[in-house]
Amino acid sequence: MSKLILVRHGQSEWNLANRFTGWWDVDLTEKGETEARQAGELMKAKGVLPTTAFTSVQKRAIKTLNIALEACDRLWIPATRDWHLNERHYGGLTGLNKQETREKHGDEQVHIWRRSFDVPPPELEPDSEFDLSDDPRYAGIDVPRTESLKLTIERVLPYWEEAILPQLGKGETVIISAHGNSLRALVKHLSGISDDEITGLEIPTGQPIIYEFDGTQVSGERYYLKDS
Ligand SMILES: O=C(O)[C@@H](CO)OP(=O)(O)O
Repeated sequence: MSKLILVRHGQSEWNLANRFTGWWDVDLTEKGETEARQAGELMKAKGVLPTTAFTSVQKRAIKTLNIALEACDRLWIPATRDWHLNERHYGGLTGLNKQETREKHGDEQVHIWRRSFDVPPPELEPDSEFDLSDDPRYAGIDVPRTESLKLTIERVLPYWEEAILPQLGKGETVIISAHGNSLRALVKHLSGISDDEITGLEIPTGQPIIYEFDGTQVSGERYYLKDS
């Protein structure tokens, strides 16, 4: 039996400011750092100690991972950072305030952009201040101009199969520190959630979720580490 630990990064500056974030690289707030530390302390208290780690190339997830690993004395384990685990790209909504966008476009439209399975937000304009195509961390990568959850799944799952699942097959305890929607993509796959039902799934910040594995097969349903 091996374990997979999923952690959504702690509160970010734009979670607090209620702005659409996506690939924009915002930092953790103090509360976010505390949530990350508490996640690590919980792993230590429960004796669920990661042996290998994966995260995105966004600082809110990287810092959450590092703070949590430090809190459980596992800062030394191998860690891989990969853009495939990034948050879903919010396209032309990036940087906008979520409440103001609701007032402009209506609750229903904003809910569709945020939670529908396959309707992507409008594309990011090429001259946008939030364009990351020239960011060195994405050199050689076709940076998306927007992504639905469906498109996010299409880049998260191949990475999961190629890079992460084999580690579980070897018996490693794997931690993934990532984002609300890249983790929804994984949970949808691992728990067999339908395209309709996934619209209702929210992943809380800083709250470790556990899946147990028998080889490369999920064994049982996910649970929150705090409830075990
Ligand atoms: O802004 C974002 O990138 C995400 C995660 O914080 O928001 P949402 O809840 O709309 O998916």
